[in-house]
Parts: sequence; C-alpha cells; structure tokens
Amino acid sequence: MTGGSSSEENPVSTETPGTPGTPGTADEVHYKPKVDTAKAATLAAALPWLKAYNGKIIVIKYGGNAMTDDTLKQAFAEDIAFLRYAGFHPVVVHGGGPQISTMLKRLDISSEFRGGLRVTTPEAMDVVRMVLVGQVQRELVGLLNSHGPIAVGLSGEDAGLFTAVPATTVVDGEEVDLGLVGEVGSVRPEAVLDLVHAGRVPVISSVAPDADGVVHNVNADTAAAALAAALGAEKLLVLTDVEGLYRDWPNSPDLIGEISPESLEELMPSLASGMVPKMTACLNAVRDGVPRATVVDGREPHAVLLEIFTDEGIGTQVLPGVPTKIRTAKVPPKPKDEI
Ligand SMILES: Nc1ncnc2c1ncn2[C@@H]1O[C@H](COP(=O)(O)OP(=O)(O)O)[C@@H](O)[C@H]1O
Ligand SMILES: CC(=O)N[C@@H](CCC(=O)OP(=O)(O)O)C(=O)O
Repeated sequence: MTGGSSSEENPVSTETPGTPGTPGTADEVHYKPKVDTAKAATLAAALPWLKAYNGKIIVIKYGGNAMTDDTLKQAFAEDIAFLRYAGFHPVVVHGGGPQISTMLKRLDISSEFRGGLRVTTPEAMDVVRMVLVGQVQRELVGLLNSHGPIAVGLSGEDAGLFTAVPATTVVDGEEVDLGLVGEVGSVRPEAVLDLVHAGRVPVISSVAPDADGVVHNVNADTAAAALAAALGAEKLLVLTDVEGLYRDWPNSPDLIGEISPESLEELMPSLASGMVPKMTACLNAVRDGVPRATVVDGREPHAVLLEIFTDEGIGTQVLPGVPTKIRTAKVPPKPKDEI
C-alpha cells in the first residue's frame, strides 16, 4: 500500500485531550479544548534562541558527576533530542570520572588525581578506555536513540579525530608526571562534521592515540574545548555538579555569573581540583574563537534547555568584553569529601 496508512493501522483515538463535555450520541464526542496560554508564551519566548542557533553547532560536555541519577540522564537525553529536532546541531563530549574510579576500585587498581587530572598507568588506561567507550558512551547513545535513530558514538581514536601529546601539570610549583594523560595535539573534525551534516548527534569519548598509536587519557573538558574550537561551534556548554564557578572556593557563596577571558585568567591560580581543567577549557575555547563557554549545574533537570533558552542563562558564562557579574549561590560551596 502507498500514500498513507489505513484507519485500521492508525485508529482515531476517542481520548480527545480536554475536558469532557456533554455526552454525545454513539458516534460523536463533545469536548472543551484546554487553552494553555502560559505554555504558548514559553514557546514564543524561545523564538530568539531558535533563530540564533538554527543550524549552529553547540558542543555539550556532559560530566560524569552529573550522570549519577537515571532521571537526570533521561532529562539530558530529552534536551539533546529537543535541540536536534529544533534544528540545532548538538555534539556531545562525555566524561565519566566517577564511573572510572568505581571500576578501578572494583578491580583493586589504585589511582590519584593531581591538579584535577588522573595519574594514568597503562593498567588504569585499559580501564579508562573500557569505561568511557564501552560503558558511558554506549549508555548515552542508547538513551539518545530512544528518541529516534540520531546518536552515533565515536572516540578520539576514530578517523583521526584527536591526537594526544603527553600532558604534564605543575602542582605546588613542581612538575608532576601524569603517566598516560594527554593534551589534545591535533583535531580532525571531518568525521564529526559528516555525522552532523547527516543529522546525527555525535557522542564522543575522550581517549586519543599519540603519534605512536599509544592511547592516552584526555580530560573530557579539554577534549570538548578543542573540538568546539575545531568545529567553529557557537557555544561550549559544560555540565558539572556545582552551580558554576565560585569566586572564592570554598569560603564564599559568591558565584560568578559572567566573566571575561582576561579576568578568568587572573582567577586561574586560585582554582582547585576539577575546576582547573574545566575553566582552562572554557578559557581556551573562547580564546580559540568559540563565542561563549558556559559551566552549568548538571544536577538540575533539563539544565541544557534552561541554559540555552533563558535570557541571562544559568551557571557561569565566559565571554569576551564583559564586566564580572556576581550573584549569590543557592547553596554555599561544599568540597566533595564533606558531601
Ligand atoms: N572555584 C570553584 N568553583 C566551583 N567548584 C570548584 C571550584 N574549585 C574547585 N571546585 C570543585 O570542582 C568540582 C567540579 O569538577 P569535577 O569534579 O572534575 O566535575 P566533572 O565530573 O563535572 O568534570 C566541583 O564539584 C568542586 O568540588
Ligand atoms: C586525565 C583525566 O583526568 N581524565 C578523566 C577522563 C574522564 C573525565 O574527564 O570525566 P569527568 O568529565 O566526569 O571529570 C579521568 O580519568 O577521570
């Protein structure tokens, strides 16, 4: 059969939305439509962003700390599917630090963080790759594909997407050997662009080979920033487990709403743990031409939609030429080991 489906295939529902009205005869139903003007106003208010981001690439970094709860993960998948069906081009780079730590612990392999980066032995690297590519990426791809066949997983090893160069970090004035940790040396975004142009949502794991093919562990914030710049993305959005960047962590509830790259650079030496690679990533992305980079609280359901479709945005936004804007956080800062 061509040209549509029969009424047997698609029976017309008599469950008409709205308030039941006067019962009708056997073949008619009376109803009063619900007119939800608030919903119409919300949809209409989204128009400027729909216009601004139509056909544009937004790189979204989904941190492992914002993936702890199934409802949150489903809300994230809905947001990404929404963006895709609204005509944006979302590209997801995912983390999975806590998931890697859990697996390392289960396998009795010790690991430690220095300057916000995991010191990675060859043994730990096997676990990092297995958890990021085989577990976290697969789960996100599955969640996204429950909304249609949109998501495709990639890693930095696919089609030369990333090459890694060995990373070092300086902690308390001393250079620290991080083992198989990489910075992004080069990006070949063609495979990601092929998927984007085909209407797919790439979901990318941050492992990458060095020039000799040895796979390295790349921090996901770092990978997301390098990719956003290489893709000419309109925005880098980073989901984490705090409201944004606290000005004086963990002593004050002052939260930075907006900050310029120059002011952020001045603040960098005072930042601790995971915020170091995260804010370095935002700074590098904006310096490399991404118009804005934002850190938002991924524990908030639908954080992606709230950030993109809200006037002032939420979280901390790095963008050129703005004075620093401060607001008070909803909750005071709490270092992780106190939670
Ligand atoms: N100035 C700061 N503002 C906010 N968080 C900070 C700051 N300094 C350190 N942090 C820590 O950085 C953490 C976020 O980094 P990380 O744990 O790597 O998250 P993710 O898994 O989302 O990448 C926060 O939960 C907080 O404990
Ligand atoms: C070098 C380094 O630290 N790599 C990270 C990679 C995963 C990551 O970045 O995950 P989150 O975004 O959840 O923190 C790690 O091993 O934990």
